[in-house]
Amino acid sequence: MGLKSTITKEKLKSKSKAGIVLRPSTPEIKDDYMKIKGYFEKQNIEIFLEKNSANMIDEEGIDLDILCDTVDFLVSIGGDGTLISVVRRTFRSGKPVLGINLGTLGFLTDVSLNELESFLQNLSDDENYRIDSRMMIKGNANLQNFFAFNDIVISRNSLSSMIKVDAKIDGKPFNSYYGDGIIISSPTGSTAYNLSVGGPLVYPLTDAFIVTPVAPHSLTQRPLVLPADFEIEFTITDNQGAMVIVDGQDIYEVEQNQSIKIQIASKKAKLLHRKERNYFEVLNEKLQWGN
Ligand SMILES: NC(=O)c1ccc[n+]([C@@H]2O[C@H](COP(=O)([O-])OP(=O)(O)OC[C@H]3O[C@@H](n4cnc5c(N)ncnc54)[C@H](O)[C@@H]3O)[C@@H](O)[C@H]2O)c1
Ligand SMILES: Nc1ncnc2c1ncn2[C@@H]1O[C@H](COP(=O)(O)OP(=O)(O)OP(=O)(O)O)[C@@H](O)[C@H]1O
Repeated sequence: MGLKSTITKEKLKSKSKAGIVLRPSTPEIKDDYMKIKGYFEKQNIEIFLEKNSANMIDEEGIDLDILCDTVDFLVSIGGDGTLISVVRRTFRSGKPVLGINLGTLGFLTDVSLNELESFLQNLSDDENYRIDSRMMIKGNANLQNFFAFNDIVISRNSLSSMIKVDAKIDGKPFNSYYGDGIIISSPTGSTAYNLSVGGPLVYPLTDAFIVTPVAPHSLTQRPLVLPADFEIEFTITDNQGAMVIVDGQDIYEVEQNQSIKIQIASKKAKLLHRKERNYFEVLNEKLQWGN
């Protein structure tokens, strides 16, 4: 499954280098970080801390771009939000990201603090890890590009009114949406906001867009799954404008008659997983799938 990577297994086996990013605004994470650092060093993995994370806990750090050039893989320490943010900021480097879960749900993060020591001990064995490639979404509005791992949400600006959006695929109109908004999700994001509003789950190694209306005022609007080689364009037709929310983390404003163009990003995000990680087991454990 998606074992292509810029790192080779040989490189991971020899003295490898890991770049660590911590959940922001939580200096109390330092105790866990020191424990994690010890686990890495015990396995002869050299670690480097990202600058903002380092400042937060009074340690030395390096800029994220330089970190990406220096290390063999990145490590996100926090919850899903931290992992999403690390992936968005680093996927273009091609370096895989390992998520260590210190958050509440930890759907995307792979390894808990309890599991980390044995995971790292086994990292030298080819059979014990996997690198999955996952689709990223590229968006453009007002000549600005942005990238999402989970989703791009086009949302109403004002609580009191609905939003009107015309949608085209490769230049041809296919729908007009009228409601609270539209979620354009990647397969990875299908278990996030898309799930909450009744959209389909799509296996995360699939390439596809999931276009799901939020509270549509219609009896006929349904979530759509579209091929990832389509270019989709959404034009805001009402005079209130709209907000474009990227992975719940960045917000852009768009005005009436402005468009948001969506396409698949040319590069994929790479996640470092435990070999035995099974999507449906994670779905069951974290979201009670099948219970
Ligand atoms: N009503 C909703 O469900 C709702 C509303 C707004 C945003 N969101 C989602 O929150 C995401 C951002 O996550 P965050 O952790 O930074 O914000 P957050 O802290 O607000 O968390 C949202 C929740 O979604 C979980 N989550 C995030 N991505 C997931 C994924 N791919 N699969 C399963 N669960 C996932 C998180 O663990 C957390 O429990 C956005 O991309 C959006 O999809 C959901
Ligand atoms: N680099 C970042 N910049 C801005 N916000 C961030 C960054 N990293 C994480 N966040 C946000 O900080 C919040 C908390 O982070 P995170 O999601 O990692 O922890 P959590 O909420 O404890 O875990 P979980 O999402 O698994 O429940 C999230 O809303 C996330 O979007």
